[in-house]
Amino acid sequence: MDGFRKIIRYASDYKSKVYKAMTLIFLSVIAGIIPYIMIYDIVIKFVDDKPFTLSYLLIMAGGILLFLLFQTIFYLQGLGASHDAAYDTLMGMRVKFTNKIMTLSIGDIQKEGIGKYKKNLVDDIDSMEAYIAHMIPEGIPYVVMPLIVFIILFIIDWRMGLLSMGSIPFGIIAMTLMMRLSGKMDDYYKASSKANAAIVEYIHGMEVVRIFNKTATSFEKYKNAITTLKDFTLALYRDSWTLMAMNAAILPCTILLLLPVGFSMYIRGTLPLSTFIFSVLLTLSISVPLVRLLEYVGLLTHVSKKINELEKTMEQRGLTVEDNGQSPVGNEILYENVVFAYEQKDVIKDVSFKVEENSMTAIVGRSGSGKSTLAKLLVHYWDIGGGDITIGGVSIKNMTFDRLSKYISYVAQDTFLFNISIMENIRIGKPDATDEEVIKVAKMAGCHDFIMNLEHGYNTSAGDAGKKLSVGEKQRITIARAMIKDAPIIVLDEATSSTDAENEDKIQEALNNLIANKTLIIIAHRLSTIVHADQILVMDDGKLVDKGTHNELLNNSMDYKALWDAHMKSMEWNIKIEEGNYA
Ligand SMILES: Nc1ncnc2c1ncn2[C@@H]1O[C@H](COP(=O)(O)OP(=O)(O)OP(=O)(O)O)[C@@H](O)[C@H]1O
Repeated sequence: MDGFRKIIRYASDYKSKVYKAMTLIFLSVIAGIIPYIMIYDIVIKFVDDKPFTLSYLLIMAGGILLFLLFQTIFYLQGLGASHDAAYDTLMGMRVKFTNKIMTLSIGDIQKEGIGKYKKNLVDDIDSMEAYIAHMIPEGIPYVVMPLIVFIILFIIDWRMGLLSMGSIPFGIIAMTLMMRLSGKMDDYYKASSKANAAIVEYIHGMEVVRIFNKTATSFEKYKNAITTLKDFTLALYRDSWTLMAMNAAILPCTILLLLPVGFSMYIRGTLPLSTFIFSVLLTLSISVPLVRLLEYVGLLTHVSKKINELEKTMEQRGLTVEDNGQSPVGNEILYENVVFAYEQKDVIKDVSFKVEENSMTAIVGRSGSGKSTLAKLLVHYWDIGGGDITIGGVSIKNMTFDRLSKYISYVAQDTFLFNISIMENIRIGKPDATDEEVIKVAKMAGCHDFIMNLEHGYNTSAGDAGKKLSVGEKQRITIARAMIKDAPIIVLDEATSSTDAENEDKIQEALNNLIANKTLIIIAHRLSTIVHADQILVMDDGKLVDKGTHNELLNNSMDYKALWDAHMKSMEWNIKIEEGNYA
């Protein structure tokens, strides 16, 4: 019943549509009972040898047809309304779920795996459709209808009332036994989650799998997940289908006891024939609702599990956001004694520094020293473990993601283009931007020429274009996206992969246009790009070990000097490689 309560709660946002569907289905149920009562009237006239005219028969036949027609019309209308309510509910659930994901830390999402969220968002929510579209509007009348029939029968003759319930105990026993299979159902759901995660990982890692010719081993993991899912599914059905079949066969036999016992009562003269016939007819009318009800009870266990999975994600602790509406004054950034750990691993250790408005700050350090993490904390990817980060005097945890996002453009190392047109990919930065604005920034970011060379220009979908674009070109599109957003603070995670010299010049030119008059934090992998920075922060093992300008650090910081020397050496290597002189 817990799953049922939860579904009702989600659907209650669309109450009026659910009520409309329920009313229509209920009317269809009532319209479906009336023909049985009319048939009863005709039969009684025959049995009791009462006179009836041809016009009476025609009116009754017409009435029966009319009510059957009403039943069909109401049912179809009700079904339409219930699907309307169902798809609105599914959409509402997806919006709630997506909003929830937005509040989770990126770390939590990575830990759980994309497959899990995909399963929640697509499969689990999809499976609610059958339930909401059919169970809520139909299930409730299907409970009410047998109840009405039982009450009528009890009023006419309590013995008939009792006998009409003859098949129900069998149904209850079978359902109870099926409910006991919930342990097996848990195994099935766990296997299903794992299979989903394995599929996503397999397809996601396809490129690596192929490059390293790991098809066999990678496929093995995927195959095992699918085989386990198959085994658990079959085990579940093997145990439940006998019960399901028994139930489906016995429960609809509502006249199981009523017919033989009622007939013997009639023979012995303790039951009038009219009452007997009426009871049989009325009891037959509830067999369909009982079967449908049975289907829903079976489904309820499934949906209950799925909704619990969803609820687990919905109850996951999100990032701390206590918006106090305070607006930052200026764009000065302050890190004060910031501490952060991934799980148990301390990665940022008591780091404090200030970034002046409209200045350029570079973060340098060995690989794994915590540069990217330090920058990502500013965009609130994770909650910090201690200290505070403020923009213009306001703590980032006191700003909603929307508000925070208005202040910062984060240009990540990995370029991510959505599978929509290039135009829309750039427009993500400013959803109300005109085409002209998009084209203007694309020109500034050095994208216009190669975009125009694509088959459909700006309307080429990134999926199709993706195969034809170089890494550098994709990077410039993401720079254009950040440029059109025009946020006052830019966080730039410089790409480690070196592109060809021409592309690199173009990226540098695009970046220069992006960062003009902005507060810039750059995670630098190539030190030559940041020698003019207003301040350079040197990170080592999560600690801020030195800070200053390039010249200051060259003179005072051993760590920076070592990084600079290593950089110069790699530059020499690059020149040698370009000249073909490897010796
Ligand atoms: N999502 C994560 N979960 C757990 N540990 C992580 C995660 N991301 C990074 N780390 C660890 O945190 C430490 C700092 O990583 P970070 O990416 O911030 O370093 P970095 O200096 O930017 O490295 P690089 O120059 O190689 O990009 C590393 O030891 C890394 O292994």
